[in-house]
Amino acid sequence: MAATKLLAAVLEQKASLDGLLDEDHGNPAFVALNPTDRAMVKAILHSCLRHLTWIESIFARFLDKPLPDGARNLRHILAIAAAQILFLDIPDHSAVDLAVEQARRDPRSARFANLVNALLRRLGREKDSVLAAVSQEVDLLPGWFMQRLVSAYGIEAAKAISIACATPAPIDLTVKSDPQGWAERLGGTVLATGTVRLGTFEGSVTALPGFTEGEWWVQDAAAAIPARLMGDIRGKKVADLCAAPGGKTAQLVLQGAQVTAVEQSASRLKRLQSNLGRLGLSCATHLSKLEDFEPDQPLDAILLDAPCSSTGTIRRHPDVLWSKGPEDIEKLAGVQRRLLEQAFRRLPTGGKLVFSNCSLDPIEGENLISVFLSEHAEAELVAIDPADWPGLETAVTGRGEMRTTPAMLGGMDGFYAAVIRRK
Ligand SMILES: C[S@@+](CC[C@H](N)C(=O)[O-])C[C@H]1O[C@@H](n2cnc3c(N)ncnc32)[C@H](O)[C@@H]1O
Repeated sequence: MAATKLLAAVLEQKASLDGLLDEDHGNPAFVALNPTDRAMVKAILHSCLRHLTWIESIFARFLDKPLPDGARNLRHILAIAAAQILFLDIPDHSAVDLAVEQARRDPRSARFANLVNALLRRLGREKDSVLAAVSQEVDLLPGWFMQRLVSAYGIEAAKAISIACATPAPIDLTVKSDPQGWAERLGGTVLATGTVRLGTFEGSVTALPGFTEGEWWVQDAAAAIPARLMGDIRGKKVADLCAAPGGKTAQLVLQGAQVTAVEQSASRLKRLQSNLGRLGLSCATHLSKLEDFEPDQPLDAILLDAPCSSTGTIRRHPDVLWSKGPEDIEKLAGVQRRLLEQAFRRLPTGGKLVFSNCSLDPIEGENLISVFLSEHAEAELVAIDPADWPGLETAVTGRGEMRTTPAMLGGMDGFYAAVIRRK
C-alpha cells in the first residue's frame, strides 16, 4: 500500500524518492513501517522505477486497448505488483492478491479489479518470455532522456549507458589512507582511481569496520574525481562553494588545503559538520549563498560542485528521470551558469577553479563551459592529462575535460568536471 502511494508521489507530484524514504523525515506512511517493511518498500520502489519503461511496455502488449487516461492509481498498483513479480523474491500470488485488494478498495480502480487479477496472473505465467522480449526491444531509460543521450554520445554509447543503469550501484568508499588494506579488510577491491569498491554487500555501512573510527566515507568513484583535479593544494586557501554533505570537502581537507566550506542550507551544513566530525577532520564553514560569500583573504583555488539535474546518478536515484524533465535540465543549466560566473569572480589571477556536477547532459557540462570560455577571455581551460588517470583515459575528452558515464569503470556515476584558470 505504502509503495503505491510513494510511487504516485514520485510520478505525479515529482517528489524525490530519497526525501520520501528518509528514515526520520520521510513520508509518514513509510516512516510508520517497521525496518523490514521499509527495506522491502524501498527495494520495490527502486526496482519499479528502474524498470518502469519495461513494465509499461509489457502491460501495453497485454492490453487490447490502453487503460483510460484517468486510471493513474490503477497504473501505479499494476506497476508495483509487476516489479515484485518480475524482479523481486516475493511470491507472485502475494503480489497479485495485494494488488487486487488495493484495486477493490480504490473507488476509481474497483471496476478494474478483475482485469488487475488477469493481467498479473498472466505476467506471472509469462514473465520469462516477456522479459526476454522487452529487454531486447525497449530501452530502460525513458524516451525523452534516451534521445538526449543519443544526441550527446551517439547510439552505441547511449545504449551502453542505458544497460549500465539497470545494475544497482555498488558501494564505493573514499579512504583516508591505505586503500589496499581497507579493501582487504572490507572484502572489496581498489579501483584504478584509488576508490575502494565493496563486493556484494547487504546491511548497513555504518556497521562496517572503520566507519565509527572515521577511516572512510561513502563516495562514488566518479564523485571523488573533482577534488583530485585540484592538484597540489597543500597549504593553499581553497573554497568549496557548494559543499554539503561534504564528501569533496573532506577530500580537500585531507589533501592539505585550508578549506572554507560554503553552503546555503543550514540543515545540510550541519550534516557536513557532522560528517567531518566523524572523520576527525575540520575546516572553516560558512552558511550562506555563495553569491554572498566574500573570502577574508584571496583564494588560491575554488571547487564549484554545482547543483544539477543529477542524471548521472540514476543507478542510485532511479526516480530522477521520472521526476525531472528537459525543462528542469535547462533551468538547472541556467543556475549553474550563474553560479559559475559568481564563483569565477572570486578567483584571483592565476587561481584555479574546478567546476563539476553529476549530470550526463552536455548543456550542464561541455556546452556550458564552452559558452563560458567564449565569453571570458580572462579564463582558460587547463587540459586534464589522460595519462594522470589510468583506467579512465577514455573519460578525458579531446579538449581535456573529465566526462564519466555509468558505463565506465565497471559502473560509476555520470560526472562532468573541468579545470579553469584565471589568466
Ligand atoms: C551537488 S551538492 C554538493 C555536493 C558536495 N560537493 C559533496 O561532494 O558532498 C550541491 C550543494 O550546493 C548547495 N547550494 C545550491 N545552491 C547554492 C548557492 N547558491 N550557494 C551555496 N550553496 C548552494 C546545495 O544546498 C547542495 O548542498
